[in-house]
Amino acid sequence: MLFTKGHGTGNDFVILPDPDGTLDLTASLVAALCDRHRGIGADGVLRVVRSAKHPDGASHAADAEWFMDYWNADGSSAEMCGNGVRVFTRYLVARGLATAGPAGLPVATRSGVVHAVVGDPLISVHMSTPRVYAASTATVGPLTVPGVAVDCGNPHLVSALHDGVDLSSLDLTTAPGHDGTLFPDGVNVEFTTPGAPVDGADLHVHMRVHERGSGETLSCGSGALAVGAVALRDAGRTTGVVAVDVPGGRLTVTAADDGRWWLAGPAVLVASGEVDVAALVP
Ligand SMILES: N[C@@H](CCC[C@H](N)C(=O)O)C(=O)O
Repeated sequence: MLFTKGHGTGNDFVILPDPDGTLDLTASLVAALCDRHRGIGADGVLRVVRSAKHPDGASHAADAEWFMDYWNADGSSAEMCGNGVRVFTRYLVARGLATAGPAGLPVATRSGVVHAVVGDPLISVHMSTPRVYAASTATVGPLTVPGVAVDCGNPHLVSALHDGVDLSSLDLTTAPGHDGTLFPDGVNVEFTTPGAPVDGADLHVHMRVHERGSGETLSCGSGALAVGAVALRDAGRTTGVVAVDVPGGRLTVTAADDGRWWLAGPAVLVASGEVDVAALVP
């Protein structure tokens, strides 16, 4: 099975070319590929399939030729992956499967079509508008931290740490506690602290994330979008630029004057090869 490995600010993916949707991709195969000791190792899998050839993409086939079939490392699938869209787009362009124009390259996902504008090293994605909708809490160790639910196509819980709590002190080796009624399908949990002013941004936030289905990752694009939306709301703003620093680097969230929300960051392809599926431990 051919694969490419790529990442966006350290959120890494195994990319599987499957234009005609013939691959028998199962949850156990995804988990085996993502295994960091016995497989290739990744936070998730991006299957590159024509929208018309995938049941979840077919309704978007007229608007986007390619569907990002995203899977978490545990073999569950998710609606959206902001870093994944950028890495997926980098792959499409690098392999000559699509051409990036100024209007952006449409990519179908389980939560609709997004558009990616390709630069080097950054790729910017016009994301769906994040919806900040309910107060909640996240529990990590002895701490219960107030937070807010944000729908970015996939579910997020953004929790700002109290003054004096060090972001690096959190143990995110297990999933933070959360309200299972508010998040019946699980949730990605972001913890934040404010950052010092940085050039080119109106606001600056540090973030760590525990992702549903993948554990703590070095970055989460949709999580950064959620964090950016909450930061702007808390600052009383409807537009602006938020620099979101994650352990793997910097993402930029922009709420533009025309009402569009953008996520920008690097996207890198690092290796390609062939995996011996029979050698993977299911
Ligand atoms: N890392 C991604 C989000 C991937 C999906 C998430 N784990 C979920 O289950 O919703 C990103 O960059 O957005």
